[in-house]
Amino acid sequence: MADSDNDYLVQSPDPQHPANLIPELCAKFWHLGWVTGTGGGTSIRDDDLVYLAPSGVSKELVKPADIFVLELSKQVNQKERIYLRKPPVLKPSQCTPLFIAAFTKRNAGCCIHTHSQWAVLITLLLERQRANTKVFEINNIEQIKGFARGFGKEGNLGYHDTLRIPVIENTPFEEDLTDSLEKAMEEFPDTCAVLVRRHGIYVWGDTVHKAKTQCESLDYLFQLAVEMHKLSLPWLSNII
Ligand SMILES: CSC[C@@H](O)[C@@H](O)C(=O)COP(=O)(O)O
Ligand SMILES: [Zn+2]
Repeated sequence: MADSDNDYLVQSPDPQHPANLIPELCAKFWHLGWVTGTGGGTSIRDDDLVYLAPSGVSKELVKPADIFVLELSKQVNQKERIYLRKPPVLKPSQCTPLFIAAFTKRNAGCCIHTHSQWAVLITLLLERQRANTKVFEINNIEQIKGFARGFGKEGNLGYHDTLRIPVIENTPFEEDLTDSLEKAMEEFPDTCAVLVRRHGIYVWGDTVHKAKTQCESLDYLFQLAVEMHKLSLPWLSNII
């Protein structure tokens, strides 16, 4: 079957259809400075179908017709991915194996990758301040209540809970981040995100809404944490 036979997979009048949502979200994220200069991206899983943006394109200009589709359960080899729908000329996002890790290891419904400068700055501060610390930690900030308690757990974190986001080291090729991302997920089973040193962040959630709001809350906290650092205010406090 020719790939073009499956164009119907990305054609829908429903604005909530993944092929319509990915371009809309990427355009919004571009305005936040999260996916500028082709970096970053978003992928959505609907049951067994995974929708992906193309690689190396202006993410804010992606159209539904540019979207790749694959079946999660049919993937046997990372090197030879089988696509159900593949637009001509374009290549799938280099972030594909990392998005797939969020879908398979955490049953996520959406995964967002940003090159947010706040996320990058946090990894730089951690690198300089505490060379061996591979985790960003913050507590006693209201926005922490915006995060799911953890994988397979009910409810959200509380105000006094400590939010912990692991940091992995960057690699020259995006796909080579996959092993360390998966290891960080095992070490921090409740995390909804992994920071990538000098690069950005991967954030996931059960739904598109949860991935988006957690990504927004993280960006808010990273910006706040950078400002707190400038004022010599600690990210962890003992308020009870
Ligand atoms: C500015 S290039 C950035 C890429 O190498 C990568 O880090 C990235 O986030 C986007 O990869 P892409 O393959 O375009 O989806
Ligand atoms: Zn990237």
